[in-house]
Amino acid sequence: MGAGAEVTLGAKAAAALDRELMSTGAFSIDQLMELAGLSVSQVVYRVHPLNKGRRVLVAVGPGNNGGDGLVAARHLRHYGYQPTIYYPKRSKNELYQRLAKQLEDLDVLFVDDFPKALSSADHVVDAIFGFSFSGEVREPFPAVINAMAETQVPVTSVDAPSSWDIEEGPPKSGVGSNFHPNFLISLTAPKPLVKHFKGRHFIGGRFVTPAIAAKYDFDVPEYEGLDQVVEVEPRGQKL
Ligand SMILES: NC(=O)C1=CN([C@@H]2O[C@H](COP(=O)(O)OP(=O)(O)OC[C@H]3O[C@@H](n4cnc5c(N)ncnc54)[C@H](O)[C@@H]3O)[C@@H](O)[C@H]2O)[C@@H](O)CC1
Ligand SMILES: [K+]
Repeated sequence: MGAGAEVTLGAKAAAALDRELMSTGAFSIDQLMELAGLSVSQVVYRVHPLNKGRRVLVAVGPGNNGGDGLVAARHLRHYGYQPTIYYPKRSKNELYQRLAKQLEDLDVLFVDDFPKALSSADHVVDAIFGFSFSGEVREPFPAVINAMAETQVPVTSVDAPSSWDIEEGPPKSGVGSNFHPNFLISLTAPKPLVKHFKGRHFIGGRFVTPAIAAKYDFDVPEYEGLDQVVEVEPRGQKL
């Protein structure tokens, strides 16, 4: 990778890039979410193969980060995992309703009690908040973030550890200050918070065109074979 490899995308740039992909880039939101969720599922398969336990608990937030989690759960189900979904703030948006229906048709269980579900999970996917998170974590999510911070069950965060400030990383105190997930998949390109992340870091963004990458000043890493993800050092260089 070249010098641009260390450039991260701030929250505003990430949102602008998203809009551009869906306007001049001619992608639909469904497509982007499908690609994001597929790459999340590939990270889980890589860091937590089936023989480490099939019970994957997916914590789903109210926005597109949550949508990525719903898509990932569907792929994981087809790989042979037994996903369980915690989705307390269901969106009325038709896209999310279709994603939930697809899971129900696969007999995937939706649960209300996150701590109870966590006590019998082998792995957790944190798809609560992504780059549009800001401020103090509102109900009902503080207890969920605290549970993910305290558990011994490995956690994979989607795009950002939920509750972390996209630019500044973990909050100095309160909810999320002790949340350090084991794995992170940055979607499209890493966000500035990755400088505070100490676990294994992946990027999922194989669909990005060279022109978009050049405009937003990041490099598209080299993906291998059929992979939708590539493992990188925290600041973005390929391992
Ligand atoms: N090109 C990309 O990078 C793509 C990004 N996608 C995903 O979309 C995410 C961004 O999605 P959105 O813009 O919908 O936003 P998020 O999913 O990051 O979060 C927005 C939701 O969280 C709520 N929220 C924000 N702050 C909160 C707080 N303090 N307490 C409680 N709730 C709070 C908002 O009300 C809103 O419902 C990315 O991080 C990524 O995961 C993909 O779905 C599509 C492609
Ligand atoms: K997240």
